[in-house]
Amino acid sequence: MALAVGIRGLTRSLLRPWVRVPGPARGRTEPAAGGGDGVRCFGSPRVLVEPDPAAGFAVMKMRNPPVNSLSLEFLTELLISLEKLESDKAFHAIILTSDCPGIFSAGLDLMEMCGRDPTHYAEYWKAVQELWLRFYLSHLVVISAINGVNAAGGCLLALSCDYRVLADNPKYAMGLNETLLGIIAPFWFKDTLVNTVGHRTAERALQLGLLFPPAEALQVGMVDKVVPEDQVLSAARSELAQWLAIPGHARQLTKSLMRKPTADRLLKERDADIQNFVRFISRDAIQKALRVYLEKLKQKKT
Ligand SMILES: CCCCC/C=C\C/C=C\CC/C=C/CC(=O)SCCNC(=O)CCNC(=O)[C@H](O)C(C)(C)COP(=O)(O)OP(=O)(O)OC[C@H]1O[C@@H](n2cnc3c(N)ncnc32)[C@H](O)[C@@H]1OP(=O)(O)O
Repeated sequence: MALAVGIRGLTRSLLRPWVRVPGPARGRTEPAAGGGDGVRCFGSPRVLVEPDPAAGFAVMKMRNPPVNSLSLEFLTELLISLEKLESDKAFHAIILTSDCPGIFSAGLDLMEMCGRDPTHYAEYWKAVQELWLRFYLSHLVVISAINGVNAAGGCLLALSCDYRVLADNPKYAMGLNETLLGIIAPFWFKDTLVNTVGHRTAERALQLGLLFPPAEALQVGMVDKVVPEDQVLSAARSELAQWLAIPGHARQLTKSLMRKPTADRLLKERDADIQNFVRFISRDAIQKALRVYLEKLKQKKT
């Protein structure tokens, strides 16, 4: 099985990053995220980046409709956007949000984990690992402005941020609901949740596959602030000021000190984790459970 799938190689073959964005932003100068100083938006088909270099941050908008499910291509584009911002000294922070109304992310793309071959599962899981590692350890301040429902892998992405603002809408539940699908949140999903909400809350939430509505998400510490829906971005921007006021090297080293042990657990056994995932997801019973879940999602409409 080809475990050594290179995400960088993949990105080169799949994408032409930093094309001017298609759709509404094409060909016109968008107001920059914070300052409106005429800086152009950039991005890739599924990730829109609104930079505000004068203010030192960019808003990264996920737009993989209908539900921002984290397909291999989407993961790759998110990674490229992050790398691009990290390598530009003008940027110290990112606000991660969604461009899909009512949905932050439906989590990992079930189509990537259903009916494919082991090589694909390995490639996909390596990309999922990479996205988590890069966001979790980013030297940038990353704040998520959660403006929609946020399940499983999407929740993991938000939990990897430094601060979470959630829109106050009872429909916008978030959590690691893997057990509801008959699958298991891997140890690094679990560790990320434990680091955020503590062991007891995480244990209950993981076993029951709980999706927390905003008031509960705030109460257990899964998010840091709940605000009216139309204020999610402005609240994230206001919060940013506090983080950017701290000397960068001190904040970054402290972040690394806090997070490295958790990341190292995965880094030390990355290939074994991929093999575990491939073995687990390839099981007939798991494939059947995923098909049933997908079918239920479709039937919901009829
Ligand atoms: C002992 C050894 C252990 C080893 C362990 C090793 C590894 C661990 C193994 C596995 C871990 C794998 C981890 C997975 C984490 C995940 O992220 S799984 C994904 C979980 N996500 C969800 O449960 C959310 C599912 N979606 C929804 O609930 C709803 O779609 C929504 C987000 C609430 C939105 O609802 P809405 O009504 O607006 O939209 P629809 O439901 O109609 O959806 C539109 C369209 O999109 C499709 N879709 C939805 N979610 C996904 C998805 N996650 N992936 C792919 N496709 C999705 C849906 O089917 C619809 O499709 P259409 O009918 O064709 O239009």
